[in-house]
Amino acid sequence: MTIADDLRELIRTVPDFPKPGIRFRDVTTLLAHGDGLRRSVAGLAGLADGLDIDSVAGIEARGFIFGSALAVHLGLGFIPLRKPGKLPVATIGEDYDLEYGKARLELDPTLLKPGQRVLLVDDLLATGGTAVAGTRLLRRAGGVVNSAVFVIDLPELGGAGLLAEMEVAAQSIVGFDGH
Ligand SMILES: O=P(O)(O)OC[C@H]1O[C@H](OP(=O)(O)OP(=O)(O)O)[C@H](O)[C@@H]1O
Ligand SMILES: Nc1ncnc2[nH]cnc12
Repeated sequence: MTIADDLRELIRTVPDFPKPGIRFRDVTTLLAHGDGLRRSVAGLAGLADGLDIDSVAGIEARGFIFGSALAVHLGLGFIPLRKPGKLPVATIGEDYDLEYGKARLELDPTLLKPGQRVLLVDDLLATGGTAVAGTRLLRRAGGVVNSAVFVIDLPELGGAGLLAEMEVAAQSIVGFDGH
C-alpha cells in the first residue's frame, strides 16, 4: 500500500456538505490519527524536498494545521493567509470563488521581504480559487511563489491547471476521483 492509499483511507467523505452535490473530503479524521498526521506532514515535506524556499504560507483554517507543521518540520517561518477581519494591522485582500461559495483572504504584507521565496500550503486543492488568491496576495507583497503543496487534490475540478497558468507547480499526496 502506498502512503497515498494509506492516507486516503483516513480521510472521511461526507456527502452533501455544505451543499447538496458536494462530496466533502473531511481531514479531521486524518488529523485525529497520530500516525496519519505524522505521515501527511512527512509526505508534504517529501513534496517540498529540493524546492528553493525561504518560508511557508498556509491558508486559514485547515491550511494552518498542515502549513505550520510543515514549517516547523523544515525549520522555516510561517506566513498566515487569513479569513477577513482577523488581522490587527493594515492588510491586502483578494476575493475568490469556492466550490461551495465565495470567500476572501487577507495578508499583512509587511511579513514578507521583497524576493522572499514562499511555498504555499493547504489541505485541499479543488477549483484552485483559494490557492490562486493566496498566490496573488503573496506576490503583491513581494513574494516569489512557484510551488504549492496539498494533502488532497480533486483533479476533476482543475485547480492544478489554474495554478499552472500562474506558473505555480502544484503537487499533492492524495487524489480523489470525482468532486
Ligand atoms: O480549490 P478551492 O475550490 O478554492 O477549494 C479549496 C479550499 O476549500 C477549503 O477551504 P474552506 O474555504 O472551506 O475553509 P476552511 O479551511 O476554513 O474549512 C480548503 O481548505 C481549501 O482552502
Ligand atoms: N469537496 C471538498 N471537500 C473538502 N473541502 C473542500 N474545499 C473545496 N471543495 C472541497
